[in-house]
Order: sequence, then structure tokens, then C-alpha cells
Amino acid sequence: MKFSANLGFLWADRPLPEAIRAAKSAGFDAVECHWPYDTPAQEVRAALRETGLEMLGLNTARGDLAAGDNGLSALPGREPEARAAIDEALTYASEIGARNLHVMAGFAAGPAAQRAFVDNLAYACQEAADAGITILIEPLNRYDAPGYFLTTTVQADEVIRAVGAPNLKLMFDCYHVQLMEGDLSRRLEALQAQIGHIQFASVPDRGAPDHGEVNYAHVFQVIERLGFPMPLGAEYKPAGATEDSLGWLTALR
Ligand SMILES: O=C(O)[C@@H](O)C(=O)CO
Ligand SMILES: [Mg+2]
Repeated sequence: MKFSANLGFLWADRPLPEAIRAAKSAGFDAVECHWPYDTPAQEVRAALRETGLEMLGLNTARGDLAAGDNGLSALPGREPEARAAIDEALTYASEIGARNLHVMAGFAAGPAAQRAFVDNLAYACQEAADAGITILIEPLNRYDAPGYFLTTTVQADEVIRAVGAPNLKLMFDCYHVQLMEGDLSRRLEALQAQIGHIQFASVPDRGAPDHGEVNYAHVFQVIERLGFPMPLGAEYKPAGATEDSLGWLTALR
């Protein structure tokens, strides 16, 4: 199996280009990140070229962090900001050759939020299509992100159908899905056509995948059997130094 290091959590204490090099040295096949915007895109591109790693994806900016924003695209009345964040992210993604963009919904609820999300995603998909970029939406669990608009794969499936764009896919983060819905094996199989990227972490502590209530040896076998072609995103919070958390990866090599 192939694995992508999520540099929002792994080597998060290092500047992004150094984190990319560390992921290469540790044996990862790809990288992904959260919000790379403080690092000039050419520095990221240079590190990717040097290591030969692909940046699989990044997130749209969350908005006004001091005001508690966690994404903008499902916030009625804030469409101009949401679309500016989408434009910014697509420009950055194109500059570093990233294939996926996670468009973050934000804290909202109700029909107006649903309409705003669908409309903003339609805009994102249209703008992304020419660059060959896939737009992802990710349900987040209610404990880490209470009040977030998108919380389940069932809801994400409805949104994907409402937008109806071929380049809109589901980010299936096993950690969030286990906390909200469980039944990982069946859900991966049922949703395989909609899934654009898969992430994982132990549950419930969001650590390395070698402990906790989910048996990842089994989940990885399911994913392999389904023939999912892309590296899986290791998006967990190491308990100490990232290098000391990689026994699971070594064991699989
Ligand atoms: O699971 C997560 O938290 C991330 O994948 C993310 O992009 C948003 O916080
Ligand atoms: Mg995730």
C-alpha cells in the first residue's frame, strides 16, 4: 500500500519544505497538507521536485480564525469570501501541482447553509475543472468540530449528488467516520465511487494507527481489495517526535 504524510500533523513543527524532505526520508510515497499559504508556493514546489513526492491536497483557508471560523463555503451571506478562498487555494494548488482541494464548509446549519454550500461547490468544481483538480468535501466529527456543517458521509453523498459535478468527491477520513457513523468496511465499499481520498488515525485519540478501537490492518486490506489507487493519508497527531510514531509504517514495508 502507498501512504501520504499529512504535514498538518506529521512534522508540523518544521517549515513545510523541510517536512516534505522528512516525509521522503521516512519512506512516504506522497504528502498532503492543511493550510500552506504562509509558505511561498515556489519553495514547496522546489521541495516536491527535489524529493519526487506529489502533494495530494490542501484545504481552503478557514476564514477569520479569531472569530472562530472553520471554513466559509456553507455560510450564507459570505459567498464572496468563500469564493476568494477557493480562488486562492486553486491558484496555490496549480502552482504546486496538487490534485485535490478540500473545500471547507464551516460552522452552519439548515437549508440556507445547504444552498450556499452547493452553490459554492458548483463554483469550485467549475473553476477547478480546467486545471484537472478534484474538489473534496470532508465530514468532520461532532466532538472535534461541534457545529460544523458537514458531519456524515450520508450528508456528503447528498451534497455530491446535488452539485452533480464529476470532479466533486468525498474525503473519507476513517477517524471522523468511525466517530460519527462506524461500519467502516461496508461504508468504504458502498461509497467507493464517490471517494477521492482516504485518511486515517487511531480512534478515539487521533494517534498513530497501531492502537485504538479501529483495526487498521483490516481496514487497509479492505481498501486494497477495493482497488483504491491513491496513497492513504496518515493524518494523525504523533504522541512525540513524528519519527518515533512510524512503527506502523515500518511494519507494513
Ligand atoms: O480531518 C481533518 O481535520 C482534516 O482533514 C481537515 O482537512 C480539516 O480540519
Ligand atoms: Mg481529515
